[in-house]
Amino acid sequence: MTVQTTSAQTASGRGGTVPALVLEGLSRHYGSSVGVSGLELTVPPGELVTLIGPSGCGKSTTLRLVAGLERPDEGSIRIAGDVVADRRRFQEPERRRVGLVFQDHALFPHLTVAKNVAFGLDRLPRAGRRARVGEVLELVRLGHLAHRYPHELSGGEQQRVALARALAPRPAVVLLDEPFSSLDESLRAQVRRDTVATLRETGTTAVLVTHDQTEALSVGHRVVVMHDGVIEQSDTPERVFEQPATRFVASFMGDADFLPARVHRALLTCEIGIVSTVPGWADSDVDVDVVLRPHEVALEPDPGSPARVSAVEYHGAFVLHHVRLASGRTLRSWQPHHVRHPVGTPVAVSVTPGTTPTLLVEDRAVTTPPPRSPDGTSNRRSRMSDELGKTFLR
Ligand SMILES: Nc1ncnc2c1ncn2[C@@H]1O[C@H](COP(=O)(O)OP(=O)(O)OP(=O)(O)O)[C@@H](O)[C@H]1O
Repeated sequence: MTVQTTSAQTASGRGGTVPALVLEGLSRHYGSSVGVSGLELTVPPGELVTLIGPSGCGKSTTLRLVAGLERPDEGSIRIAGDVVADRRRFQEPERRRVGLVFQDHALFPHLTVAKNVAFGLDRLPRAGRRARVGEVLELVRLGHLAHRYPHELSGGEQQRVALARALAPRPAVVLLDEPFSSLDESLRAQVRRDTVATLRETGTTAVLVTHDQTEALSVGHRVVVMHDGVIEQSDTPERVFEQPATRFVASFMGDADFLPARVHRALLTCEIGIVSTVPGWADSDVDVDVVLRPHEVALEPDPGSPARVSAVEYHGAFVLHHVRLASGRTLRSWQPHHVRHPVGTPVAVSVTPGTTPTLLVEDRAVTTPPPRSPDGTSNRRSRMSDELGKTFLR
């Protein structure tokens, strides 16, 4: 295969590792509504970042700002070391070293595959352009379809042309806005695998927007979770799922249930009993919420238990059991395919061994005990007084 000059090499070739993309204090408002607010993000060369969050959280605004389709109100954007937007400067989209791949592929219908891919290469001499088009079409395994028109291609092939077109000018960053969402389920996984393989093979720095939690976790070197225009957490997929920074991230990235709990002398207890030990919390007496994911919750039929199976959902390989606890709160538990506890079965509920659950104080995850109260006797926060405090402070 032809050796590519990758964006990673280009960006880092100027001595050390110049980040491919840096956002600093980036904000964009639309009248009184927040598009994005105070974004801070540094993407090293070659990294594939997935951007996820609920509808309206600012994902597309972020991409549009980086692409130059919007101007920031505040903050700056650097691409491969060059400031492309700040308070004084604004570089037009066509001058930014950014490639774009949209959900609908946005190919020119009247141009062949080769001409679509050549579109952004007008600064190259004709021979160089032809060679580069051939190179990127080979990369996405579409060399044999160079003379077809977009309507003569499948959805997956169109998506590969869009990727080839974005990669052709050797951008410093490729932005992909829900690139697989218009493909049907069966095609999506294959096109996603091919796209990610191409991005990795070429060392391309990419920011991929997705609505799909599994996609965000499985594709990205890093996952950026957004909410209401701000970044809630930017971390490895494992940490985003296993050590969510906030209540929102815990509930948005996968299924999660929350139970009021207490850490007393390093022992975490809640309605279902002892959950785990919490090393380093030996002197603590703190009310927290514990985050429990369905794969961490074990069930055992137990006629003496007040907890009852309240619903059973068959998912094929696994069966999701909903359990109503004595308090009326609900926990969910994944069970293997062959396990079905009928609705109404009394069950003992426990946490699977080895689980280190996330603890929340208010809406933030805590890993160290909160400070002790001023009299030095306890760091216990009474839920009742907190609730009253909130009521009176409103
Ligand atoms: N041109 C605009 N005029 C006014 N408000 C806008 C405009 N563009 C975006 N917004 C607002 O900015 C916020 C962020 O929008 P954005 O499109 O970035 O969200 P998103 O996370 O991409 O959503 P989705 O997943 O639905 O595409 C939303 O509240 C949206 O209503």
